[in-house]
Amino acid sequence: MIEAEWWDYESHDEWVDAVAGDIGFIIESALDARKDCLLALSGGKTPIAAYQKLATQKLDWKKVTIIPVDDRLVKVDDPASNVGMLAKIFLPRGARVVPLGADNKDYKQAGAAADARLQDLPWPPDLVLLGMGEDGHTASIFPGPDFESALDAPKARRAIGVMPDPLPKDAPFPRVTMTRAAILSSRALMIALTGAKKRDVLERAIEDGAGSKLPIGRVLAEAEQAIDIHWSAE
Ligand SMILES: O=C(O)[C@H](O)[C@@H](O)[C@H](O)[C@H](O)COP(=O)(O)O
Repeated sequence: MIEAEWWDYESHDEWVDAVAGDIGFIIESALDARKDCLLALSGGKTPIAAYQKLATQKLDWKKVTIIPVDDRLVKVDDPASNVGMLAKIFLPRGARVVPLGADNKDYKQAGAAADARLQDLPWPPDLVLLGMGEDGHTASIFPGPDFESALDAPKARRAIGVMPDPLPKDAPFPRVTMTRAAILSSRALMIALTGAKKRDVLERAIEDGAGSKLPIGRVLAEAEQAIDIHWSAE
């Protein structure tokens, strides 16, 4: 059984405040306990407002390292780049933003390079914040030739390259993603999503548990930590 707690908000503003507030709290607790903090933050459009709000908080940002949970293999200045988005928001605050991917033609090689980069970071992350697509993908774990490898990579493997099949229409790129094992090694796991459709998809995936065919269900089915889901209708 997947143990997940839903936090519902009446407005998008409340959702933004809560998501930013919870991440801020995790950063403060990590800095108190360990003097540094590693966050793995999802890309896509949904969490951007929460990240912008978070960046206004007065924190010891120089001790915070941020990685994307996954990225599209595009140049960092491409609007589709997750690390580009994170860098724009958090670099000015003094945080260290570490890219996962690069504009590499060979996605498997890009995955190996991403893994090597993550092996150099103090592990595990204090937080992995996941998003979800309406098709039930999370991070860049998609149906396709690399689906099972992303889910069942050896525990030590932190990132791999993936070629979604079919390619998602809104961001049709090969990608690199944290593996399920790396996602689930996090001290805390949070999901931030909006909209009725995504809620239905996630509720069904949670109900189906290990039998779910959706990437989000397959990832969460193995989680041992508590999962906080922050949701608002818009
Ligand atoms: O790079 C990515 O594609 C993501 O990190 C991905 O897992 C994202 O969270 C969902 O696709 C939702 O994206 P939206 O928030 O844009 O709907």
